[in-house]
Amino acid sequence: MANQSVSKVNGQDLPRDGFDFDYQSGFGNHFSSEALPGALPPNQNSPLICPYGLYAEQISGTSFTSPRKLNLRSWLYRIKPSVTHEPFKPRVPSHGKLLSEFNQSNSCANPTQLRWKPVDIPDSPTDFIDGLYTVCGAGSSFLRHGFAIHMYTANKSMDNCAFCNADGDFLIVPQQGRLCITTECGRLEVSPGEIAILPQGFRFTVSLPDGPSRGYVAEVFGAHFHLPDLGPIGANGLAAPRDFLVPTAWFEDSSHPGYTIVQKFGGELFTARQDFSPFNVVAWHGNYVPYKYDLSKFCPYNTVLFDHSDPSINTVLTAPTDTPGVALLDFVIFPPRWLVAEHTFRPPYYHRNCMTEFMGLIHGGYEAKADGFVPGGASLHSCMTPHGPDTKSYEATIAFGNEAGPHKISDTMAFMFESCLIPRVCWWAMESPFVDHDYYQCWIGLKSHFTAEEKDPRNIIVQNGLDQA
Ligand SMILES: O=C(O)Cc1cc(O)ccc1O
Ligand SMILES: [Fe+2]
Repeated sequence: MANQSVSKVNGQDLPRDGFDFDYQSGFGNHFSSEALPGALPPNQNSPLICPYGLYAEQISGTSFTSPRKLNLRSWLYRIKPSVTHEPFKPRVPSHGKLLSEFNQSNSCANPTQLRWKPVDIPDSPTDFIDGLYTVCGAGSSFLRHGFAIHMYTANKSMDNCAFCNADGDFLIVPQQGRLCITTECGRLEVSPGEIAILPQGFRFTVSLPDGPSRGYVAEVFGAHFHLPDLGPIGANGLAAPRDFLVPTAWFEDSSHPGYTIVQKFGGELFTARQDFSPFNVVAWHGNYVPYKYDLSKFCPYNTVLFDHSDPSINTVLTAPTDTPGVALLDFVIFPPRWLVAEHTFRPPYYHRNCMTEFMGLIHGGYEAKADGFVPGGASLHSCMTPHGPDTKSYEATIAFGNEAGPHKISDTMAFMFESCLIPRVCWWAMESPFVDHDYYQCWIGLKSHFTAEEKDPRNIIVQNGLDQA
């Protein structure tokens, strides 16, 4: 590992070329990890005196009485308990662009197709917290039901401070620049093409070993992410449990005067001072954990004869509602894959969906949009808002013809956050200079090829030419 440092976390150098963090693998396991041998108390969670004189502390992600199969909690053995801080105060300056409740006073309803160009990386020093802003969302963190979609641009590591989100779980999708995320359970290196899940309540700090960073964040209130059921696919396929990576215990014991915990609570930021690092957990065990996943490990399934499968076939993780099959938020990807369908319009079909679709692009292009949807950009097609391939993609597909052989879509990684709730869009997202006001134009050129004569419709299109109205 090369060790040319470009950035620091809590005064320590970060390597440019990759970290040698250790991980544990699995999804939903009961994990355990010790940074010092024997630091985990044997046989019990809360001994009178813990090994090494540590404090025992529980963090729960579900109510104590949640059914066992849903129950999430971990035990952290730490040098000082997390309560050891001064009172929370509203953060000054306040942030102002984070929401966890959506209503007429702070956001708008808008059924039109919306698209944003990639937001520029700021010129002024901006860390992950200051660079995070909400785009849209629905429901309320106070009522424990809803979601928010945020994006971030940053150019600076968080310094002597940690973030804690009391509102919900973060699913972070870096698009540019690696993130080194130090959590209470240990450290995660997350590159573009990987995702990280930071469950509600965990303290973490984000360092940027590559400098400029941009990405997307989905936040869910009152639910956690699960692997989707596989139904008739069988016991294997899509995201495999063993490819989810959980940190191993890592701690620092140095004093950190003026260390700040920044707590997001009801969408507002509060700060509390303490004189030590919150990353002081020497050992932990449990099933409530931060984790990461490399999207290139996803094993896609799809049609092998005809027709276009619904995008749910590419679900990586799902945060459920109480209604079976109805997601509060699905995380779906469109990875590189072979297209083999016969006599089929292979790109996504034209559609109106009762669910809402927010899309982002990590790299490459997206099969339904020849122009305008670029890495770092985003689109929002709300409940029942019609959308589908742009005119160029439609015409190129028809021109390609019926006999198209197997074709591989490569160099691409698009994704979708799909929710059953209808989002309101933040004012600043609507007024952003990065809104693509011409988005609707990409469909305006779609022509009628209708003819009342009884003929093979494909011949009509091909013989009459695509440019005939
Ligand atoms: O709208 C989109 O581009 C996402 C999408 C992709 C697809 O293959 C089928 C349906 C769908 O909504
Ligand atoms: Fe769609």
